[in-house]
Amino acid sequence: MDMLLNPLNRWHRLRDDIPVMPGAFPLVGHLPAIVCDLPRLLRRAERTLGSHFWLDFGPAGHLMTCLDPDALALLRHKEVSSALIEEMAPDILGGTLVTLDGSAHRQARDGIKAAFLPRGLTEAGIGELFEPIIRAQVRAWRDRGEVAILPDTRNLMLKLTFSLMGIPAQDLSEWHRKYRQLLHLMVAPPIDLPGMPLRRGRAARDWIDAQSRQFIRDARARAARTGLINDMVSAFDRSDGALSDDVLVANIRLLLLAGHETSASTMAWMVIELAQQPELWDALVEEAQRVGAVPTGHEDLAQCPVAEALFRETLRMHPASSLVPRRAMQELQLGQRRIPAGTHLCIPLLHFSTSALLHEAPDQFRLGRWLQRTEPIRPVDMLQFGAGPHVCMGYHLVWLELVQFSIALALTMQEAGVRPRLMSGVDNGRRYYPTAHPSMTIRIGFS
Ligand code: HEM
Repeated sequence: MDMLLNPLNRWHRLRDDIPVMPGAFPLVGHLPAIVCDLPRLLRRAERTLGSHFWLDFGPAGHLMTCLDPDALALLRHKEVSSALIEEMAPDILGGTLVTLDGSAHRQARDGIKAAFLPRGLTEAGIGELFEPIIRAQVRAWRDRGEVAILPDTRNLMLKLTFSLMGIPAQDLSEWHRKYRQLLHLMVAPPIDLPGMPLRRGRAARDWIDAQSRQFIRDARARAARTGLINDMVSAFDRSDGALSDDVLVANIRLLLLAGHETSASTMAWMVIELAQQPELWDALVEEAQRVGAVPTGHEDLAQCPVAEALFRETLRMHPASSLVPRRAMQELQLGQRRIPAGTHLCIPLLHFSTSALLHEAPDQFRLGRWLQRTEPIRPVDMLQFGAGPHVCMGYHLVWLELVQFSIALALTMQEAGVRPRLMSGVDNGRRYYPTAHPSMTIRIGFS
């Protein structure tokens, strides 16, 4: 099938001397192709227009997309702002640190980042907290014999995220409901009427924010609550005090959102790759049997190089955050072009993650590129998590939980004498934006 581009829009136009990709539809622009077929869209644009071109993101307007590796430097550039993210998703990301710049960003991030570093995670006992939840989920898969992998990994990630936050078990179903309504804000049409997704999504956001305020009060009153919120509140209160609780509340909402779909998508792709490549599964099982138990601390992760390589190579091939938006605050040089101040920019992480300029044989899934390396991981090796001041705060957490998951899966299925098998095709139904993920309908059997 050809790409979802408008056949009636064939004109070659320029904006600021940079070509606009033809094929945009009225209102939604190139969004259908961005969502369903981003790699092919980028390849076609590069072939026909070169390394710099405009893509039309419908309601969010035109973003100048750059495939020159210089674009990665934008993530660290002082004259490039993240405020555009708030304009693209005001209801859901407004006030969160991913939208802030400079000292406001630094202050908010410094207030909470310690809890997400290996030491903070170890002190809060996060590995021990996750292990039984992951074990129970993979045992349930073994008993069911077949699962729709993405809905199931989303479910597992939600359980892990809620336990991280210390949400009491009796409140989980209400949180699930509100969380689903909150997610609808990502795609809600701008119609603020009773019963419409926008109205319900905003109400869910206000409910979640009110619960977070209560958590913060409980944490300060030293009520018996576990999870990262306690640690975040005390670190926040120790920081220089200029920040209001609104910052903390908005960022608790960000943490609920940022880690869920991205990690669930990566987890689902890991299982799909294991099901497609028997030798990969065998290598993982061998490692799991050698370590004999699910690791719980960061210091144990070095014992699991195969699981770590699986996590890194899966993310390289299937980066969950495909595009990062920014705004140029001043005129910039980008590759061979001058970019005017005020330009909206798109940094296509997906393109660089699978680019021959950065990786040998980029289309091949090779654990060896991680297992045989002798030098430490460089920023470009983890560009799927962004870079610079906004680099993902959940990196150490997701590394821990995905290695735990791989080892738990291998141990559980091996004990039962079964392995993952792909029960349906993987090519149809993939999505690339706002979060990239495999098709919702892919089924994995364990037999
Ligand atoms: C595979 C999983 C994940 C991927 C691929 C991923 C990717 C990213 C990327 C690309 C950014 C940078 C956005 C930008 O520069 O505009 C980011 C930021 C962020 N991520 Fe993640 N993420 C993942 C998991 C998580 C988890 C588990 C959490 C926490 C629970 C988390 C929390 C955050 C936060 C708080 C930020 C904003 C940091 C800042 O603006 O300073 N992420 N993530």
